[in-house]
Amino acid sequence: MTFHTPTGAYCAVENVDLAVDRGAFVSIIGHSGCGKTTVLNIVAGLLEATEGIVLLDGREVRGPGPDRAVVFQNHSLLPWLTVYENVRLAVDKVFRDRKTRAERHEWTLYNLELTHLAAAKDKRPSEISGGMKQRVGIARALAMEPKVLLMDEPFGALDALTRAHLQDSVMEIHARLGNTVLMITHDVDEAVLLSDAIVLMTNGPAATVGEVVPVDLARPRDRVALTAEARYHQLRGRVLEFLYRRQMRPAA
Ligand SMILES: Nc1ncnc2c1ncn2[C@@H]1O[C@H](COP(=O)(O)OP(=O)(O)OP(=O)(O)O)[C@@H](O)[C@H]1O
Repeated sequence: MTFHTPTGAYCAVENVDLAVDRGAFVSIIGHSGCGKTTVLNIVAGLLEATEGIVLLDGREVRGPGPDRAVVFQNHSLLPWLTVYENVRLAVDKVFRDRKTRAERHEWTLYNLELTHLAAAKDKRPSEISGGMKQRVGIARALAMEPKVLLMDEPFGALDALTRAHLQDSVMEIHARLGNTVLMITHDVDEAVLLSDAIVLMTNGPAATVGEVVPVDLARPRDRVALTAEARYHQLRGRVLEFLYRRQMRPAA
């Protein structure tokens, strides 16, 4: 991906070759500015790669589509709509021709229950916490029944405890639905806890996939029990070594 800037062409990412298995939870980690969001936006179809393509189920991705739902860091909810209405809007858009009104209502409620939001369904975004807003974003994305869930630092703006709760919810939902997830994170512990594989990106310009670390820890995973597992610490160490020894943070 080359961006054309006032100071000339800037190659942000190059030769990103990545295969993600159906149902896998894959994290992308790398220093700030290395190109993680750029890669995610290309997969989402929000950005067109200068060269190269994205294949989903063997078909080329061209532009955004409901088969790839995105959860952003800043929950992008419509403030004048309730929690229910924010999710319902997406459900109506995707399922207008395939589900009846009653089915769309039930499906919206189901996704709110899945994300533990049923009790807050009539509240507006200004009346709920940051963690709950983020859950609405996740409910809305899941309700679209995407083949791939794309998450750009979904827990980045949350305090540590809320973050832990939400990570547990996401693990539970992933175990239940088995959807494919591509998630950007800055958090090594989060990446190891949630992922089946961690993609380590090198620094830009022309950032690329430096290494893919398979996370072979048994599921379901428990964050406290994992701290007693040698394999967990080995995997953490491998990611940390890549980030802080082999890819030093670029000068700001
Ligand atoms: N539209 C654009 N025009 C010009 N340069 C861009 C554009 N979008 C991104 N870049 C540059 O491409 C590089 C990668 O940006 P990107 O946002 O993908 O990084 P990132 O790894 O997601 O960063 P962070 O972790 O800080 O969110 C950066 O150097 C950025 O300045």
